[in-house]
Amino acid sequence: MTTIAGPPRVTIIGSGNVGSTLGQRIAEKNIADVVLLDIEPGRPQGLALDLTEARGFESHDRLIIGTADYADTQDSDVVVVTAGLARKPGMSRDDLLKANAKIVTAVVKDAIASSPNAILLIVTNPLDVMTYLAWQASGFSPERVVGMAGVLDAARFEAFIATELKVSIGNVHAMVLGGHGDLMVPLPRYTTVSGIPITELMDPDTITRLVERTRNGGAEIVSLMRAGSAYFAPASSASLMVESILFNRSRILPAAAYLQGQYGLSDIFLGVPTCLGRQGVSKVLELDLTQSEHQALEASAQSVRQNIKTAQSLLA
Ligand SMILES: NC(=O)C1=CN([C@@H]2O[C@H](COP(=O)(O)OP(=O)(O)OC[C@H]3O[C@@H](n4cnc5c(N)ncnc54)[C@H](O)[C@@H]3O)[C@@H](O)[C@H]2O)C=CC1
Ligand SMILES: O=C([O-])CC(=O)C(=O)O
Repeated sequence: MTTIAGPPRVTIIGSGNVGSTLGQRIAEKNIADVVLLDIEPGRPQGLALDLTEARGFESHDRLIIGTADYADTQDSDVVVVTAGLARKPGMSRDDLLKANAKIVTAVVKDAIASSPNAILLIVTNPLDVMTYLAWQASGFSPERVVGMAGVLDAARFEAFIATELKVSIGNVHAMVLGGHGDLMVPLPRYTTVSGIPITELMDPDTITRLVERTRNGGAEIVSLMRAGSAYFAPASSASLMVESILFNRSRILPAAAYLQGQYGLSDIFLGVPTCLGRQGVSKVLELDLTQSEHQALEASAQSVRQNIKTAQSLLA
């Protein structure tokens, strides 16, 4: 007897701002059925019902479930972790380390018990450290665990460049490496407008200004919103990654991946260009870096490594 595989299913742990918007994106783009899971009583159920009632307008038939019970997440193809605290004005992402380390470790264990074959996509901050902890908690091979940040940071850089040059965002392709923090490494030499490096289109001061704004992109929104952090662009970024995984698109996307010697770094999750498909991270691409670009990446890695150590001792 042949069995027919069911529709692809994505579980999103944490139905706050990012999780609920991501659920909406995935269902309304007809990418997969969605399970929203949260510990806040009634919230995921209410959101799922609300999204289900919008199906007629949005022209899709995706199943959307809201739950607090991991049994309802059974056999998900992708599990996205957005559970945890978001920062407030004046905080850095690293200030979330203690609270979120415990949450991420616990939810990953519960999630993979129901979905042992899933690809894990981590969103919770501080991103690179949480991705490392999620990988450790899962026991998965490293290519099945990936963190979302580089796509978002590159999208911000692209938006600022498109606005500055008054060109279509569709023509702009940016590359940002490193940890998702103040030491991230936007790469102007690898950032192009229709194939032309931005170093040929803008003066150095303008590029520096846009690089700094990109590094500060999350904090800029936190200080404007006063409560909570960005979620529309983060949800779009995670949705693109989910799509590349589920449809085996093999898109080249900057993401937090496990390094085993690439860029001279090992045993760390850090933002690098990845090839993302049905098996997760099928490849890490190594760019030729100048000495100063390499030093910047090293400094970012150093800070992530230090925070991994801190998180591990907090959890021990
Ligand atoms: N990687 C990135 O580029 C980005 C990361 N983030 C991070 O994503 C996380 C979520 O952000 P928001 O959705 O804005 O926060 P939020 O506060 O709106 O939502 C978080 C949700 O997690 C839930 N939660 C907490 N503990 C849980 C548990 N044990 N099990 C299930 N659910 C649990 C809460 O009830 C809440 O609904 C934050 O850590 C934030 O910093 C946000 C934007 C971009
Ligand atoms: O800034 C934050 O805390 C949320 C985040 O990571 C971002 O928007 O880049």
